[in-house]
Amino acid sequence: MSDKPLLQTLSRAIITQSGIQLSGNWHESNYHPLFCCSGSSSDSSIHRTIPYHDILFAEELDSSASDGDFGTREIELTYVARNNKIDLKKEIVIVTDYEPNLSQTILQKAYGQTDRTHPQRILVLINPHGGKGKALRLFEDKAEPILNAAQCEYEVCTTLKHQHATELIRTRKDILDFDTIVCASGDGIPHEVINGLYQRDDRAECFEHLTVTQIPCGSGNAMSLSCLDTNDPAEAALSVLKAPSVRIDLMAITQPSQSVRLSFLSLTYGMIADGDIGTEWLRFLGPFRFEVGIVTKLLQNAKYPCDLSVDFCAKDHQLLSQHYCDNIKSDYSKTQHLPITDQSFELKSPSLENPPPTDWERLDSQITDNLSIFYVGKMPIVSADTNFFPAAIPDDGCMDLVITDNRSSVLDTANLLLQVDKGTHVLQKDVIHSKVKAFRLTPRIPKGYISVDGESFPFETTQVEVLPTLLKTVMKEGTYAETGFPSYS
Ligand SMILES: Nc1ncnc2c1ncn2[C@@H]1O[C@H](COP(=O)(O)OP(=O)(O)OP(=O)(O)O)[C@@H](O)[C@H]1O
Repeated sequence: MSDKPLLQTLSRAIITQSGIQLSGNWHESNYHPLFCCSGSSSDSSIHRTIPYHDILFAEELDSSASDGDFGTREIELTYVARNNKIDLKKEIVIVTDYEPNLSQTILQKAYGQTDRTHPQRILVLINPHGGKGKALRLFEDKAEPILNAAQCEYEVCTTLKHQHATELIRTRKDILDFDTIVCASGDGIPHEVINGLYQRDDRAECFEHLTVTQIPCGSGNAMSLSCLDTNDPAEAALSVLKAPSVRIDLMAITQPSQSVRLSFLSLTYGMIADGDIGTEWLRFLGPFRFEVGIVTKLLQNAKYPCDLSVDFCAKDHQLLSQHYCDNIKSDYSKTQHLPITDQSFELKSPSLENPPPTDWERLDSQITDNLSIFYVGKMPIVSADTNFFPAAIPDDGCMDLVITDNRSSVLDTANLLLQVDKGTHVLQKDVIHSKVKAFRLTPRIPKGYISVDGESFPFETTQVEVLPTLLKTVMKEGTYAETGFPSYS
């Protein structure tokens, strides 16, 4: 996408409820020699409307009222047009209107859906190695022209190493001067940003004020797929500017060897972690690495014994469906939440030196001795075509848990994995699909992998609980991307 839009035409416009309605080209050849187009006749019978949600900027031109008609102005509109892809357009329109601040009124309507100020002050973090080295180019070609067209104030920082984003966000003194932190990356950078905010002394203020979102430029873009319903950096950039803010739960992870870390997406142990982190050495296979890893483990009928205590909220499928129906909303941006304070970060679970509470259920050893998949998540789409947590809800105070054990046949497990694109795997017999508030997992094998938001964590006892509505992010329609749940149940 070019940073320099476009063909300029001159049309007569009317401000309507839904957008700027244009009627043909108006005396285009003789009105303004700069923007002359072919033909000179006006055709006021041709109407088209530029919806407010497509308008990025509106500016009154100095030459307004040059025709001597009091109340007639020229407004330069910058907007996006969608064919098969997003294009930037600029157009000068002539409006007869007596409102003194017409361009401001148009901008208010254009950005009315979001509670963030316009123009937003954005900190963009780019992982140049993200998306197999394509992240920077994806951002520059597809997202940056949209931020520029909207006349946003943004600063770009490039991450130089693993954990650099955490360090940048933890130490940046002027962080509260920004409205939004945009991660032009995969899911690794949002994970690091959230943890950088968490490690700050002023974390309550930061989580209260700052919005954290993603422009999908990595290999795994779950945040954008789940919240912005796209894997396209241009579409995501538009949502960063236009879509409403929503507060979502995070997960707090306690382990013996490190201080508490936060997660926005998922934690996995067993076959999926093995297929992901355990196949780093197969990187040369590109996107097939994960599939190869999983199929290998499947054929080995691998099992991953552990001890597991769970604070269930809705244990079986029927209770979970009821929980889903009771909590699902069409637009979470309208939900009122308590402000974030220091108490918002207090953990309720016991420390790891103490046993899990007696009201947590210790899972049957038939399951835990033979466990194959253990996967908890807070967002529905964990990667393109992987609708792993179709019942995830942004702010229900619960994680979605999926467990299988290797007493199921290889065919049943293969069948389950083949259904993750549709999300119907959670209905398979022998799959435990629950809503849980907290759990403690202790691996009973000497070596293995625990993966959190796609990052490798120490392989040791891991206790997780939900920190409700801690993170402000952006959601295209005020809710997660459609998953189909529970219509197929
Ligand atoms: N300059 C850098 N050099 C090496 N690693 C980096 C750099 N910047 C960030 N990282 C690390 O790269 C990892 C992956 O980042 P990210 O999720 O953005 O990309 P991805 O393409 O989706 O991931 P992956 O490479 O795991 O498929 C993160 O752990 C992050 O800390």
